[in-house]
Amino acid sequence: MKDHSDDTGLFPISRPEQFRPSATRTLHPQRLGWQNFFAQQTDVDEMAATPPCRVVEVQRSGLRVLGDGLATEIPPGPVATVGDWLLFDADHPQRSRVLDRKSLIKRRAAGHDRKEQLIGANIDTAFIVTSCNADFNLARLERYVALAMETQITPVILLTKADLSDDPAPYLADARSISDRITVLSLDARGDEARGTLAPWCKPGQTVAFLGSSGVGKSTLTNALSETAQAATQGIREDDARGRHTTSHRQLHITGAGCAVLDTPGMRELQLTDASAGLEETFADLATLAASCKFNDCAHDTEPGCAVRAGLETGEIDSDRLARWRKLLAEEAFNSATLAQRRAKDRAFGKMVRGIVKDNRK
Ligand SMILES: Nc1nc2c(ncn2[C@@H]2O[C@H](COP(=O)(O)OP(=O)(O)OP(=O)(O)O)[C@@H](O)[C@H]2O)c(=O)[nH]1
Ligand SMILES: [Zn+2]
Repeated sequence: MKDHSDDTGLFPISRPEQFRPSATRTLHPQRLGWQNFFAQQTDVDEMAATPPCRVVEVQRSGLRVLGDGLATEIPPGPVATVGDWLLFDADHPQRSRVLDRKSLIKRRAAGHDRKEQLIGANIDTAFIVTSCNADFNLARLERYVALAMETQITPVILLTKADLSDDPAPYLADARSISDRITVLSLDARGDEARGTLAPWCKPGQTVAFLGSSGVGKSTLTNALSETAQAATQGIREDDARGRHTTSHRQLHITGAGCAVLDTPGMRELQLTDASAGLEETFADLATLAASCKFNDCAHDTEPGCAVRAGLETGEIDSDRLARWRKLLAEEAFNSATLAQRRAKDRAFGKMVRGIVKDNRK
């Protein structure tokens, strides 16, 4: 078998045979993104008995994990997603302990069952990728920013395909209007500069994720970080700016530089749940203004003493931005409420099942 564990490229994780436990390969936890936050949840003895490993892929057959001299698959059991850290229990892999998460990206899944979908865990920086063409959508960017801010992930907006645009400046200005707390950059994802541009966030031990629609250049950037072309990229139809789907599942790549990179498939629908703090931070200017309305349940409609309406009149705030904020607030409130209902239902069902099991044992 060819040895892929060289230092020059992505740590390859696409072939099943590479997931057999291997004693020859050493991959220090630091290179996989191990940080103090995780170390503080365990101790030397526990780590010796159950070494830390990181979920790099979630399959129906189980969790693919990598650790120091460890590359294996854990059968379904632990509730974990890509990026999670586990303490690997060799005797009972399914009982491997999932460590507390530093951050978690989730969304309400498409479809009517309203289940939440875990996208990735323990991410330090989220590169929110869009291109300087028809894919650019302020409302979608704001969603991603709120999602990141909710869980204390540093959002960085990347505008790709600057080389194809006559003038990327208006796109930059628009994206920068979202929040003065976040960095916005434009670049050619295929160029040599991409690596250097992203370097400040891709230091050893860090975990970064690429989020955005299909075809915007996420895999191209993943490759740029890893020097070698591993993630498959495909041409897109430039006429409608839509990408042909190339990334089909989430995967954590370990780059030669010691940074972990999560490449996600384009997400068509991104519904916010449990993200009220993230929304408040993303729209901090509006939230602050709304806090000085006369009534604290002000709907900014016809109430007297409404600071938001006053701001609109003076031109201090932008009416489109206000409309997007209100739409997201309503959506977030609705989704969080239905999710809470669902959780309560699940809990009640679990209780009922446990009751029956107990009765049967009598
Ligand atoms: N000219 C130009 N082409 C780019 C740029 N970024 C990406 N592309 C091209 O756009 C196409 C799609 O890029 P990918 O990296 O596969 O896009 P993706 O976001 O990973 O797409 P999915 O995997 O479908 O989610 C490829 O042909 C890239 O070469 C850029 O900055 N400039
Ligand atoms: Zn008001």
